[in-house]
Parts: sequence; structure tokens; C-alpha cells
Amino acid sequence: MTTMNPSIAADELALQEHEQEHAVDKSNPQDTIIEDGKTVGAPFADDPKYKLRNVEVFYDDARAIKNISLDIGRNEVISFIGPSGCGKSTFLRCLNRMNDSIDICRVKGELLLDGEDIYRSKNDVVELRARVGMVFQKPNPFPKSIYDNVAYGPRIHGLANRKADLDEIVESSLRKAGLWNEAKDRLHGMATGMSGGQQQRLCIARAIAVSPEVILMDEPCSALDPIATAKVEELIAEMSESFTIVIVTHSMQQAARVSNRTAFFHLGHLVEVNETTKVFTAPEHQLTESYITGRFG
Ligand SMILES: Nc1ncnc2c1ncn2[C@@H]1O[C@H](COP(=O)(O)OP(=O)(O)OP(=O)(O)O)[C@@H](O)[C@H]1O
Repeated sequence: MTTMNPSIAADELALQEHEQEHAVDKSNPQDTIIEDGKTVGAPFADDPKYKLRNVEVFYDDARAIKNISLDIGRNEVISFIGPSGCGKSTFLRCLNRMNDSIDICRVKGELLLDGEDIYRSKNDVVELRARVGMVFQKPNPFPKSIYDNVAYGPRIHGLANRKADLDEIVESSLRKAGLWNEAKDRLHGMATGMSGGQQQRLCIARAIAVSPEVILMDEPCSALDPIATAKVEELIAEMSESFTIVIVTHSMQQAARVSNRTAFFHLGHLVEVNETTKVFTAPEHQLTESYITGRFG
């Protein structure tokens, strides 16, 4: 029978204790396996503006969106958050068929806007985009006057027959975008001569001018300074009375400030959707917690 040298046994024990004391959690939160189509929290709404079921998006053979089902409520502000490349913009662009312009992109599943499948409806894409406006990351005014930027949509959609009607749409849209006082004396000046923050509010006015039902915002403040960001955030709160708003943001603080619900995406999955306060104070999914506490991102 062999017996262990007591001093070696003591050393081993001490080593084990040391390892336990200094144990680091080597598990990588990103290795967590997410089951396809299993979103935790509250992804559904009673009277949804959008009812999205089993949505998948492919770029060639790569599946960028993996079996996502979600409702977007009427007049709610919902934020999409998650690490870079998780599919937030891809999913957002499905909501007004912006992905149509990407040849290799295919969208599967059911995407209902007020009960009508936007990918199968007889209405054309121009009509859809009038109902579902979009504001992009970088302000992108047309190289035209402030007035003509806002009047552009109403003109092409035939929303105003008389000059006085068009003037009224331009003024009310600029007012709703919080830009009237800054713009009223330079309506016929070039939009590109405005500051970045003003240009972004002009793009919001342009989106509002055709009376959309939904406004999609893809990181609308990422090119803006904190003051301009605060103005756009105030605007989002005001606009939510009239529109349904979906916003992609890299800023968790922004999501917390502006949205009713927050949806957390990871690697093409929709991991969790919940009331925003719940997502940031008591997330249900371990991955959401890891993300909002900065363990990855
Ligand atoms: N036009 C495209 N062609 C091919 N693959 C694309 C295209 N656009 C996005 N992808 C891929 O789809 C996946 C999701 O990208 P997407 O831009 O939607 O993510 P994201 O969460 O919005 O990222 P970010 O926060 O960096 O903007 C990524 O793997 C990306 O490389």
C-alpha cells in the first residue's frame, strides 16, 4: 500500500484552496447557446402595429436573422440593442423593405403591418415607405433648400394641391421636429448649410411630412453631439404620441431614456424583449445581463 507523503498532500490541498479562492469565471457569455426562436420576456403585444413571425434573413447563405417573432405595439417606442453585427439594422430594414435593394438579401417569414403582409401585399414599396419612414445614422438631407427637403415627399405623394397647403405641411413638420424657430427665416437656404443636429432634425421633419404611421431610426444620434442628441431624444418622446417608433441604438442609456420596451439581439437571435426598466434592472436572460453589465459588447 502506498501512502502519500503528508507534506505533498498538504501542498496539494493548499494549492486547491488557492485555486478555489482565486477562481475566475472562464466561461464566455458569448458561448451561451441560444435556442432558435426562443425569446424570453414579453415579445408580444395585444394590439400590435407590426406582427412579425418566424422572420429569417439571409445574405446569400448566411443566416443573419434567426427565426425571430416579435410584436411592435401601436405608438410604442421600442429600442433594438446588442453587439455590433447582431442583426439590429438588418431586422429594422425588414420593416419597410429597405433590404430589397440588396441583391443577395432574402427575407422569410410573416411580416404583418396592420394585419397585411408587407412582403406579399399588392401595395408597392413606395407606398409602404410613405407609411413607414426612416431616419438614418448620418443626416442625409437632399442638396436642396430646407423647404424643398420637407416638401419633397408631400409633392411626390400628391398630398398638397395648393401652395398654401404645402406651406402648412412644411411648417407643421418643422414645428414637430423642433426646427421651426431655427429654420423659418432661412427656408429657402440650402439644407446642407445647417449644423449636423439641425440636419438630422430636418431629416425627421422630412420623414414626418408624409404623415407616416411608423418611424424607423437607425442610430439617429450617433453622428450628433450631446446637445443635439438630447434634442432628438426629446423629439422621440413627443413623436411617440403620434407614431410608432423603432430605434436601433448602441447607447444603452439612450434606450433606457427613450423606449417603452427594449429588444436585445445577439448573433441574429432575439434573446430578450421586455419593458425597458426590466431589461436594465432585472433582465431575465443571463446573456442580456452580461451585455448590459458590460461583460461583452
Ligand atoms: N449588405 C450585406 N451583405 C452581406 N452581409 C451583410 C450585409 N449587411 C449586413 N450583413 C451581415 O449581417 C449581419 C448583421 O449585420 P447588421 O448590420 O444587421 O448588424 P447590426 O447589429 O446592425 O450591427 P452594427 O451595430 O455594427 O450596425 C452581420 O454579420 C453582417 O456582416
